[in-house]
Amino acid sequence: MDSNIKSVGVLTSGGDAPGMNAAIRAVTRAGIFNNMKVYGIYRGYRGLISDEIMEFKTNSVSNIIQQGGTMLKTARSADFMTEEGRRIAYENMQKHGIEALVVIGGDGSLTGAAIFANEYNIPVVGLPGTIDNDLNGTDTTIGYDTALNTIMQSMDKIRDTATSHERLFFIEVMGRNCGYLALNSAIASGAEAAIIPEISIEKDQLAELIEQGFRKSKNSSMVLVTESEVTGGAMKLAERVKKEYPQYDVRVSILGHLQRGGSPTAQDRILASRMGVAAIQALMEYQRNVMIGIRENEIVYVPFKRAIKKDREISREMLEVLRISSI
Ligand SMILES: Nc1ncnc2c1ncn2[C@@H]1O[C@H](COP(=O)(O)OP(=O)(O)OP(=O)(O)O)[C@@H](O)[C@H]1O
Ligand SMILES: O=P(O)(O)OC[C@H]1O[C@](O)(CO)[C@@H](O)[C@@H]1O
Ligand SMILES: [Mg+2]
Repeated sequence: MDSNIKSVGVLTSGGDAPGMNAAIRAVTRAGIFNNMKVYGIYRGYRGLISDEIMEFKTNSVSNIIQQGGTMLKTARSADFMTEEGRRIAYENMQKHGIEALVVIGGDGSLTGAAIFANEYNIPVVGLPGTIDNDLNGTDTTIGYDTALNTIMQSMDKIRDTATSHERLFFIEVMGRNCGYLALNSAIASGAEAAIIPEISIEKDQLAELIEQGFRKSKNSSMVLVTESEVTGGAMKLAERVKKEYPQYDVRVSILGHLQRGGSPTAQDRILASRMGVAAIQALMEYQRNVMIGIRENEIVYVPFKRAIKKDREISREMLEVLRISSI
């Protein structure tokens, strides 16, 4: 199948995620391989508006696959949320002769992509680039596996001191309103529990955990908490424990931005490379307004509308694995 697209722009937007560089590299090289001109757009939508655009050759993306962060830089752009901002962005695309876009980012970035694509009838393909794993229609997102491994390594270290002092630790992780990072890193690190937004809205997880007796047969407890107003975050939970259950020696650790850094895992590099090549393939197949996803190890196309729907369900099976394996 041949495409009539002769030039494509690539940008990263929202929070950076390990593997974004591998994705930029794959998009660039797949575009060039298929006789397209490829343009790197710096600083996400902000750079599209301020015209920070440069033509890429194959060596523009050399030696980046192993690096965390994004060589294109990233930003959160309030201007792109306005019609005026998007008009300027479109004019800049026209100025450079950019016919299509590959947007690498999270749910917000893909929401912006969908609006922009509809407004100006531009072919846009999205790649799920976020540590949060909060997009629908894909088993995983670029950066999620690396973040999970980083959290797991941090947990292993915290466990040493938690055990020595026989303490109860709340460890807060990122994810916004999505509990996947907390749940899976709890399983991977042998934590006692995960307090996540999807379950916190159903019941008081802290009270339930205390009632079950955190430390019946253990000399320390580690509880993962998703940063979120719904869970209250680790600090608030610790305050509650101090007041309501003073028998516990409680400590808090907020992992913060260290979760977003670091060299991507093999899994993230491979995922990002596959998705990057698939993005160009999708454009050549006349796909429009889709995110590239992965389901059962197969590349799939997910309409933006579905990908960004805020109803991703948490895996009940994984919740059960954590519950059973932490008794
Ligand atoms: N409704 C919208 N209309 C236009 N642009 C949007 C919209 N929502 C988000 N964007 C654009 O996408 C950018 C990134 O969104 P956001 O900050 O939600 O991060 P994200 O892509 O979800 O990534 P992450 O959650 O991993 O940090 C915003 O700063 C804005 O420029
Ligand atoms: O780095 P910033 O802009 O403070 O954003 C932090 C947010 O970005 C993410 O790391 C990715 O969406 C979230 O988990 C977190 O809430
Ligand atoms: Mg997001």
